[in-house]
Amino acid sequence: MEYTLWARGLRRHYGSGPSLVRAVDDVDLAVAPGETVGIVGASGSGKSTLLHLLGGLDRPDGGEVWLAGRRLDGLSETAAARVRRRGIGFVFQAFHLVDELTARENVELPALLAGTSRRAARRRAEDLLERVGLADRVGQLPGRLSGGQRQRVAVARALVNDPGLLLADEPTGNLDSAAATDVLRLFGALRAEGRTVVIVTHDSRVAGTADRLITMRDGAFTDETVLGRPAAGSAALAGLDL
Ligand SMILES: Nc1ncnc2c1ncn2[C@@H]1O[C@H](COP(=O)(O)OP(=O)(O)OP(=O)(O)O)[C@@H](O)[C@H]1O
Repeated sequence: MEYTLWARGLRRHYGSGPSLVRAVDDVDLAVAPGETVGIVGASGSGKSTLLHLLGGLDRPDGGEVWLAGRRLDGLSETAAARVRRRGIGFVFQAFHLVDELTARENVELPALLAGTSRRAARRRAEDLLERVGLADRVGQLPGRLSGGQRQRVAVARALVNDPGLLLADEPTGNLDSAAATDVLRLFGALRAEGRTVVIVTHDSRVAGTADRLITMRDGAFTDETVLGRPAAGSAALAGLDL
């Protein structure tokens, strides 16, 4: 089987001598198409650092990352940005929406940057905003949306280029319980439709949506639990054009 995401011997250390921090220390990971993998662990255990390495946002000191059969670490910044734009959707705790752009414009932006026509980007953004339950908010600026609505816009934006892989870092971390439930449902739906997702979380409800749960401590994997079976293989991978 070709894995959507495959990493071996990943290492990222900070500092040196007595102040050395092994943020990620010799991690191996293989994520199958259609799988939702949850990563949990105490604060400082290396979850975000790992996610950044997997998404090509940071370079490892050692090891390899492969996305859909293509090596990601070691690419030039421009090439990595291109792979990220097309192949990976990111969802962060802090949303990272552009305040001056409407919900629809925020979702359109990565599609336009990837060369999609204006009309197609607009149609896709509107479809996705409808899917996340925000059809009536497309023209709203983020400042006028609730936290849960903003995160749903961010999820729609992450999906706009139909990426083969979705990486989420504490997607409910900034949300109250009701808003977190909405976002949780959304991740449940993504799992059911065979999306491939790696999700870092402190929220046990979010962790419960994963097919496989990995616990990190001091930069390493200490435990792995299989919770479910991935939905049928991801169609998105087949169409992934890197
Ligand atoms: N840029 C950096 N410079 C130095 N140390 C760093 C840097 N980024 C992370 N670290 C350290 O690496 C370790 C792992 O950090 P990381 O943010 O990956 O943990 P985490 O599990 O995501 O934590 P949290 O759940 O609190 O977000 C921590 O000890 C942190 O202090």
